[in-house]
Amino acid sequence: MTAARSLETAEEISDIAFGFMGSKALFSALHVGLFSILSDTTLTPEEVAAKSLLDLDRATTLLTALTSLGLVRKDGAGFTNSPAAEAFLVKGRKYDFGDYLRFQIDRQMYPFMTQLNDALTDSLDQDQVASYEDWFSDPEEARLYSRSQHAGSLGPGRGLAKMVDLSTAKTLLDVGGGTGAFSISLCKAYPQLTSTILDFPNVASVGEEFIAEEGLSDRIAYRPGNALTDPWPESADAVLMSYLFSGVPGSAIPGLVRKAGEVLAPGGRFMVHDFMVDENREGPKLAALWQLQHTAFNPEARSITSAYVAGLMEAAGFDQVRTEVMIPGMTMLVHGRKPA
Ligand SMILES: Nc1ncnc2c1ncn2[C@@H]1O[C@H](CSCC[C@H]([NH3+])C(=O)O)[C@@H](O)[C@H]1O
Repeated sequence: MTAARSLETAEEISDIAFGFMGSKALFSALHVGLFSILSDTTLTPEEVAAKSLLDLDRATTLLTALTSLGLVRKDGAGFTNSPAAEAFLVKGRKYDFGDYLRFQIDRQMYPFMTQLNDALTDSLDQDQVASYEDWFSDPEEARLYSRSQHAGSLGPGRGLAKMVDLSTAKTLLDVGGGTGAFSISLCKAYPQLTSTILDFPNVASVGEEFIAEEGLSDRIAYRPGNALTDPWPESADAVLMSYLFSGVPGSAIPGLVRKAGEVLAPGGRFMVHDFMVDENREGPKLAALWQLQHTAFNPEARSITSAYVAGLMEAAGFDQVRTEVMIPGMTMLVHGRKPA
């Protein structure tokens, strides 16, 4: 369990209050390709200006801000990447997550936070996004979000394949399956498995491209629609809900758990993966903040704990209910079995 720190000083409050400036310095640097320009080299502000869209003053100001944050480091008269920036923010590096930060976090999540005050007080304007369905009625938004999410979920999908034994399952129902990253990883790990993904139409059309690229179009199919209102397939040997609970009204979560129990075949596995905070409500910090982030565009979202999800599963008749860490400090997996 996380034990949260209790702050003592004004400086510690300032670190939080002005943290958004640091976030934006990082995103803007990615936007102008700065970490790729500095990759494996040391450049003066003049040289950075010559290789980027920045003029000398703006290059100097941005480099100074990034150096103060530790993203860039001073080397004589020049600037170079910190080891972390070199490994994770340079285009083409194996663990580069710059595009995820640029597109999903800067372009989509950051502006959503500006509507958090209204979301918390239940006073969002009609034209503000208040659900995934609203948001993804715009095909470009659905594409932008889903492509980043896909990249982020392939790894956890491979992890899930090792955490839950699906070797006897023939059919998976992936509710809110997005562009199919989890279905793809699970189908690759379990050759007998086929999957049906329930998600909105504008997400399905992006996912179909990814699934075709993986050569899995004969094993993974969409049923486009709203999982809360449209019909589900009648049966499945396994049901997955990954990041679905954070995207629906909290009041819908118990019904989703019961519905998984209804469609699952006896002996079938139910897996829930999401941002979950500890029972003591002290963290982890990123899980708690991601839940708050979801509230900004889904004001009826609920801050859930793994014990809450496990309790719902047990109440719906599941046994062998287990809780495991999926992405440390951020997400948990709760899974159970419908009794055989
Ligand atoms: N009511 C709903 N019906 C169907 N899909 C939904 C609903 N609410 C949210 N979603 C989808 O839930 C997904 C959350 S993103 C997670 C995608 C995927 N399960 C993964 O873990 O990578 C998005 O693709 C949303 O479109």
